[in-house]
Amino acid sequence: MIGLHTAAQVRAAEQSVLAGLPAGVLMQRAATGLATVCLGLLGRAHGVRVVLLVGSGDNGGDALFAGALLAQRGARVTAVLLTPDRAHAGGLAAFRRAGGRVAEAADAGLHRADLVLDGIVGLGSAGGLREPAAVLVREATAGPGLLVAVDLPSGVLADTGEVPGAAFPAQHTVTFGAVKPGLVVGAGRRQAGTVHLVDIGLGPVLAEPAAQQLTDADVVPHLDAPAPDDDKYSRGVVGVLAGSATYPGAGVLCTGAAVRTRPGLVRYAGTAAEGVRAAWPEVIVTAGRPGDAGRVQAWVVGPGMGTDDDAASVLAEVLATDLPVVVDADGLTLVSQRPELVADRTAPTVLTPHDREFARLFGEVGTDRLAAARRGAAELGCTVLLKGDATVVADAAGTTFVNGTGTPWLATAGTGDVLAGILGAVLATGLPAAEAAAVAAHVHGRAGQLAAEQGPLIAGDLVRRLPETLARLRAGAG
Ligand SMILES: NC(=O)C1=CN([C@@H]2O[C@H](COP(=O)(O)OP(=O)(O)OC[C@H]3O[C@@H](n4cnc5c(N)ncnc54)[C@H](O)[C@@H]3O)[C@@H](O)[C@H]2O)[C@@H](O)CC1
Ligand SMILES: Nc1ncnc2c1ncn2[C@@H]1O[C@H](COP(=O)(O)OP(=O)(O)O)[C@@H](O)[C@H]1O
Ligand SMILES: [K+]
Repeated sequence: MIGLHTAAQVRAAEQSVLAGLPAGVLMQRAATGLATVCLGLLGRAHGVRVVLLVGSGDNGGDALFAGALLAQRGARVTAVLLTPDRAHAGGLAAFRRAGGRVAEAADAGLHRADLVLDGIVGLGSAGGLREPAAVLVREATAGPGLLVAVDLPSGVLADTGEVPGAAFPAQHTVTFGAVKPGLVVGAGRRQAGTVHLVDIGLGPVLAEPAAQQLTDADVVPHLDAPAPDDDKYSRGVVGVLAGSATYPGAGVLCTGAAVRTRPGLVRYAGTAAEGVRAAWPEVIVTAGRPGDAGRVQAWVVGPGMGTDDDAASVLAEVLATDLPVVVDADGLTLVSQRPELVADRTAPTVLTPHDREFARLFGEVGTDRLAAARRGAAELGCTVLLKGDATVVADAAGTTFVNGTGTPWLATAGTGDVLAGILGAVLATGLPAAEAAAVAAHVHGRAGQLAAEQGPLIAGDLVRRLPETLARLRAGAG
């Protein structure tokens, strides 16, 4: 599990650790970690051209100390000081002692740098980048150098991933003490590149993370192989209410994902029965109502089912049960017309909107995706899985996950139906809803990555590659 900590949490931990340490120790740890990552990325230091963009705070101090370490290793390091009279004094002195050069932006050689270190602003960021920072970032971006951000790409807000204006488009971000949410969610994720976490010793005093990201190892225990005393019922039966006579595809994809995730037993009820039976003879199929399907431990309702009166009454029937329910797609459109169907429930409900569906339910998502998911969850007392390149899961108690797997190739019709099926299968095991949603998003993203290895993927590829995805996850954990 990767904990995601806010700027305030990191600063509080820093204060508490600093109280027992000589001044500057944390910055030295940060700078050493930063220089080490840079050396690893460059492969060598001698003769390498490095340009530091140095702001007026400690973020600039980190860059200067790291620049000094690189200069000691033979790199040719030049610092551009955005506000020369306010540059970190200790960092600047160390940098000069190590042979570093200070230059005006025009003379810094950004157009032929091998590496640009962005130490303009980190945790202290407020608003979009101001001039002259923004123009320097544009020059750095136009040049050939590897773009490495110090702690956070300048212009990205640490807690939300909002990018209110110009920002440094990092290829790598070396972050200190804890991963900040803004590096993995929203627009910030796209500015951060690969994130490297440097341990500066805050671990023991960090507060509970504001959000979490699952790793492969975290999901594997929930996808375990059957035990000798298991039978087809014991691992959770999932019921699927998806697709329609006109659009059987969503029913086939959603049911297939469920049966491929946990093949104990999957039941299907609905007007796509013909198509589902033909595609998945393993599934127990009825063309009738949910009540005709037999006992299940969790329902998935909505993909491709339509929004007519029949669909609305099917939705109302399952939401009236005391079973966990995943509501997706058309089901979400119907819930936006009758939110009390969810708000009045006591059993877990997971809503899985993309941005437009979210807007119909709760108003516009806005730029703070964590806050949006938490707001929706609190409003209806449910779990919200807000889809995106970094899917966010939040429940009414504020438990929040940010997904770290996936690929833009998933932006194709039907992949959401597959996610709903995976989620239903995981939810049927009895896992708490937010955790089940986070596990499902993680597996879905891994299936997407695997399928994308062989060119453009279509939703059916995710279902086909699920067994291999799960096998790889288990093997990796083993
Ligand atoms: N908190 C911690 O645990 C540690 C923090 N360290 C470093 O310290 C940084 C935080 O330092 P500070 O609190 O001094 O703050 P920063 O250095 O992040 O930023 C402060 C300066 O940036 C300028 N600024 C703010 N918004 C701007 C914008 N939109 N455009 C242009 N300039 C802007 C402000 O004028 C301010 O002087 C961290 O990001 C990290 O790099 C590390 O040295 C090690 C430990
Ligand atoms: N650019 C992207 N990068 C990564 N994942 C994406 C991207 N766009 C969409 N996805 C994922 O693809 C799925 C699309 O779901 P959805 O919009 O419901 O599609 P559909 O309704 O066609 O099944 C979601 O899991 C979403 O997170
Ligand atoms: K920075």
